Amino acid sequence: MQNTTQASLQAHDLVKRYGTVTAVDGLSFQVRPGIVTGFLGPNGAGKSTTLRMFLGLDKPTSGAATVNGHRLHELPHPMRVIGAMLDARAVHPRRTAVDHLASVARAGGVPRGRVGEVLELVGLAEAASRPAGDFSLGMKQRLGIATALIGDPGIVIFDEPLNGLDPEGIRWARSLMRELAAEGRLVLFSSHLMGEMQLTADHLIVINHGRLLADQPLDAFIASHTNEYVRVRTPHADVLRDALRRAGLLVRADADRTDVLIVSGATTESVGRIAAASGAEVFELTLVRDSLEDAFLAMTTIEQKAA
Ligand SMILES: Nc1ncnc2c1ncn2[C@@H]1O[C@H](COP(=O)(O)OP(=O)(O)OP(=O)(O)O)[C@@H](O)[C@H]1O
Repeated sequence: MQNTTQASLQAHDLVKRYGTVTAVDGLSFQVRPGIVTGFLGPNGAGKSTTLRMFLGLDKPTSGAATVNGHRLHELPHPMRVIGAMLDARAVHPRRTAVDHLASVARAGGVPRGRVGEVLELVGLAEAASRPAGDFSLGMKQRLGIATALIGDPGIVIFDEPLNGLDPEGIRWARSLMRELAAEGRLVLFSSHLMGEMQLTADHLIVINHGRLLADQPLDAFIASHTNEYVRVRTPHADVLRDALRRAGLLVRADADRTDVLIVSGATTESVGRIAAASGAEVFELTLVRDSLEDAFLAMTTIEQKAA
């Protein structure tokens, strides 16, 4: 493997316009090696465009996307530095997996022996002589990942790598990304699904409308973007609401039910004690945490309204 200690991807005030459409709008961030970084944003947020600029497939309108401090075309052996899977379907349908990988290896100056290794690594050794056109989408994803890894690069980029994979394939792709990061490589993968990110990424870069919304460790993102509250069902909502408010707690009625109160900044124990002291009967008492998917949707919707 290439030296990964210096591996970095950096976006410097990156802008990409297609005619009147601004796909990427002043993005700056740095991706580090040794961890899995998730690139998250709703459809059309500008993820693929950003990844294409790192790979030299699209030219920035302004700013720069650098790989180890250089633009890709300045690197002498790019395939040994960075590997990517952007569109798994982009394989000639009549070409076999082994022929496809051999031609990529040849073009990148990579020894032919590496073909067998990557086929083994992605679990396609048995299907190596079949034309890629006969592959399921999941198998095409595996072939795309093999192609990305052929040069044994220190940096790997996967655009929506879990699309089309069955549950076993998703588990496999997740553990592969984690292994690649554990080996010290830089791993950046995009998705529009928060749930996928939550299970795989250590760090998140979140964008919408081509702009940066968050660049932080997953744990910090979860802590700062999900709400926790106590939901309490009671036939004495008025009595309990007054008692909770007297205790300094923030209480609101549930949007749909008059017998349900939503209490922020409290524990179930404190709400239970206040209810007992006030004489209000409690039929249900639950600690609820918004899902990260909800938080992400709320975040991108707020951003959309502000835009
Ligand atoms: N070649 C192009 N010509 C014109 N507009 C483009 C081109 N490529 C992307 N766009 C536009 O730029 C915006 C960002 O697209 P991009 O594909 O980068 O988003 P994305 O976050 O990858 O979305 P998805 O998850 O749907 O792939 C979209 O409005 C898209 O229509």
